[in-house]
Amino acid sequence: MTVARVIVDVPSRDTDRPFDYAIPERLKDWVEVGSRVAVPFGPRKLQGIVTALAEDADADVDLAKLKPLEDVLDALPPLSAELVELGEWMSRRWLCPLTVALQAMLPAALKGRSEKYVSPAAGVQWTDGEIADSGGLLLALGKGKPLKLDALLRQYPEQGPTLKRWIRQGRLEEKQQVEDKSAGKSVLTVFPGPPEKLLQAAENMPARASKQRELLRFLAVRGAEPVAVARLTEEAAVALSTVRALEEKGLVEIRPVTEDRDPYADRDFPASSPMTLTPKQAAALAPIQAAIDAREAGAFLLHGVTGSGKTEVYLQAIQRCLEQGREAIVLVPEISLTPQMVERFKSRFGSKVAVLHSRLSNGERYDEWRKIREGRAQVAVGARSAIFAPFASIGLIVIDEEHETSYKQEESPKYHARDVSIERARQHGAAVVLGSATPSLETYEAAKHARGGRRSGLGDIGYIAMPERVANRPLPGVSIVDMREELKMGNRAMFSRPLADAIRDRLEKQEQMVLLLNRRGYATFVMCRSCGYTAACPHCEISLTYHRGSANLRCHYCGYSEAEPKTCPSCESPHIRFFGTGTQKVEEALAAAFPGIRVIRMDVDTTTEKGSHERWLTEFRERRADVLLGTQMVAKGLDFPYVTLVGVLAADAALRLPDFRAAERTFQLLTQVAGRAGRHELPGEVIIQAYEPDHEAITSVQGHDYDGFVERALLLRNQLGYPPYGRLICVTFSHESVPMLLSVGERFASAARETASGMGVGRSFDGAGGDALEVLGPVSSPIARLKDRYRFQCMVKYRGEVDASQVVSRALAGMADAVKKGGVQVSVDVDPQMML
Ligand SMILES: Nc1ncnc2c1ncn2[C@@H]1O[C@H](COP(=O)(O)OP(=O)(O)OP(=O)(O)O)[C@@H](O)[C@H]1O
Ligand SMILES: [Zn+2]
Repeated sequence: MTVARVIVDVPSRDTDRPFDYAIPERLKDWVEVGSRVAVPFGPRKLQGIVTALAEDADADVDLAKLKPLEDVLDALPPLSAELVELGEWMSRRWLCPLTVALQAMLPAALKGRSEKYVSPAAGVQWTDGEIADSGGLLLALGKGKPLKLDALLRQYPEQGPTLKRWIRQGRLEEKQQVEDKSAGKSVLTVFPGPPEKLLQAAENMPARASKQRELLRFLAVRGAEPVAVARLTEEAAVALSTVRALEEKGLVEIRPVTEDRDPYADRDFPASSPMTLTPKQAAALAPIQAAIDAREAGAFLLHGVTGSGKTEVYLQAIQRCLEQGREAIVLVPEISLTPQMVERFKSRFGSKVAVLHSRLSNGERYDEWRKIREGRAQVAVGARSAIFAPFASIGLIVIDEEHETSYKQEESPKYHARDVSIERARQHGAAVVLGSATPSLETYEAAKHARGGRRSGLGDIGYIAMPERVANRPLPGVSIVDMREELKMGNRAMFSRPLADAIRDRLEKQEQMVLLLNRRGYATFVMCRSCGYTAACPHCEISLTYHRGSANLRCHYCGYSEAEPKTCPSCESPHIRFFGTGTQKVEEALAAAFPGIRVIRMDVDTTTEKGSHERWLTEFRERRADVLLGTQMVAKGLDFPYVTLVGVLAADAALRLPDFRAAERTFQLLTQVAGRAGRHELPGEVIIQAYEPDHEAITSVQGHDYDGFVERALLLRNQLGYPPYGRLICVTFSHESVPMLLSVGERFASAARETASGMGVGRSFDGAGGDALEVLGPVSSPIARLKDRYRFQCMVKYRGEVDASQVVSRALAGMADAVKKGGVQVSVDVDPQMML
């Protein structure tokens, strides 16, 4: 085994293949599939991931010509062979370079600079034989201070295997010092020498140094474990100068380290024990537990209405999985990953839980990730990328609110965590539970209509229903208000009379409300009454949104902003007006209409600060506000006992967007937000204001009629050949010049059509079934210009067994040179979720 195949971390298609390197003698015990390595690459030094070892490499490599690996960057490889294989699958599935897929699995901290140290683990006893056999290594380490791993390897090359074994056994501790940009995480730490040495030094301390002697004894009893200076001075009740004095005598070492940061360290999680399940919950749990017991890969849709108690089913399924010594991953939409959600898992499984989400600093994320990698955590709760949690033996993967669009990553690799979960489960023989009150049409169809022969992409999925809330609590009553009628009756206000009455009623009763308007800012567009000028972003084809607080106009796509105009920038008329309502304006209108009302506004603008999202929710839970007003952020997962009213303003705002999922999204959002009302003893009520009150996506919410809505929507999708019946790949080209885009787009479209017909695939989508592929476009993208680049797209639409990815990559490969020379950016989105 002398050759390692390495994927270097350069996200380009030219370097998207493994490069061979010789493994030098000193590193040969350390290189594994999944190891992160440093390699020479031309004049540069790059990071890479080992994807295969010599026996898999080409037999004809000229060993003498190979450059050697420079270093192995971690003692414990950050990826496993299984994850490398998963990366290869992702790169085929979503047409991205392999390195992009692999890098998506690594915590951000590992992408920066890091140095690794080893030291003896606390409390480990070494035998004389081991000390002698270690050829000086243990003596060097015995000084108590962590040593750099690569320095050790250079100094004691023949000790490689032993070193590795001890690290794996946990007898030596690997500490990674990771560059962490988040301030204040680096902690001054005392590294005491071996206890015997400290005790001996204490004996020899002169009498006047009694403080130092006490501290030495304290440290000797405390053990070899490093301790933060601040904590030590407090525990031992000594001054910093005393610790420094020991440092000067070489008895302890003091240096800053990036500490193991536990983001939930200051929180107490009261232990919770399993609840007695309702009969419906028990019936739902049974097949999931049976699948876990069987250790065969399988997926379930857990279709449970809002408040049906899905979380308790997840918790007890996880428990079963842990009892078998296997691990579990729970995915939750980023925004619902609130302390309340975390608490449910931490309370049940305590320190077995690692939490991964984007509001953690890089260092915190890295520490949580390491708990998983080193086997100190068995449950990973996190947002999308937690699907890559480096567990060795997964028994269960739960995806809560599986219909959420945030499970699809919008930048490369454009993967969907749901598909990844099914692939990972296949490799581990694990069960997958997709939970939702409003499952995506794709999942629902795969679950209810899995027919032989037709690939759904998700395979066959078992269907489990929980159609009722726990404790026979009713779903809330939903009424729909036709805003056109309100206008006819002379009500020009933002709140219809029924909604205004209901708000007053709740204020009187001191109950709480959730108000949803899925548009942030104050006014959504700015127009001049005199000349018709509208304010648009100079870099994007997007109108600017007025933000009152900062008195500026902003582009929600690129962040461009300009000062609020007092007169029309085009004709200087003073009749410049702000139209369209955003959450800021609602906040203002509430204050005007209901004096004294306490409102919390929660949207992207009020939650940028770390922890602010949690603070708002705590404040609301403690009933320090009457209304939680916000964008879709307020619609999901929240469980507040005093919320008895949910109001939706402009329910149909997103219905007419040029996206075939617009109705599905609207229905899901409305059903989810309606589900926030009346979840406990107090009954709930929902009032939906709309200009198109007869649209199915709205009327179906009233009847809590998921099945009806979906059956009709599926019929339509089938007619149009859209997912889940047909599938899509969206290829977007962007460039400063439109003619260039048109010609590149045309070229792609015809190349793709030719390739497909060369593969014997027909174009016709008529009739039922059969393989077909058509290329639509090039057409201007729904957002025609973004950040100064025009955008054109081609939509590849196909069904059946067509290998459309092949079609696209071959067509693109044929024109790679032209694209590169012209400076055209190409982005490929397989199974796009966002059509905008
Ligand atoms: N077996 C049970 N006995 C008593 N209460 C329960 C039981 N199971 C769940 N609950 C309670 O019912 C409420 C709703 O449960 P949960 O939040 O899990 O619903 P959900 O199905 O996840 O809803 P949503 O989809 O709206 O998030 C919670 O307050 C939970 O504590
Ligand atoms: Zn812009």
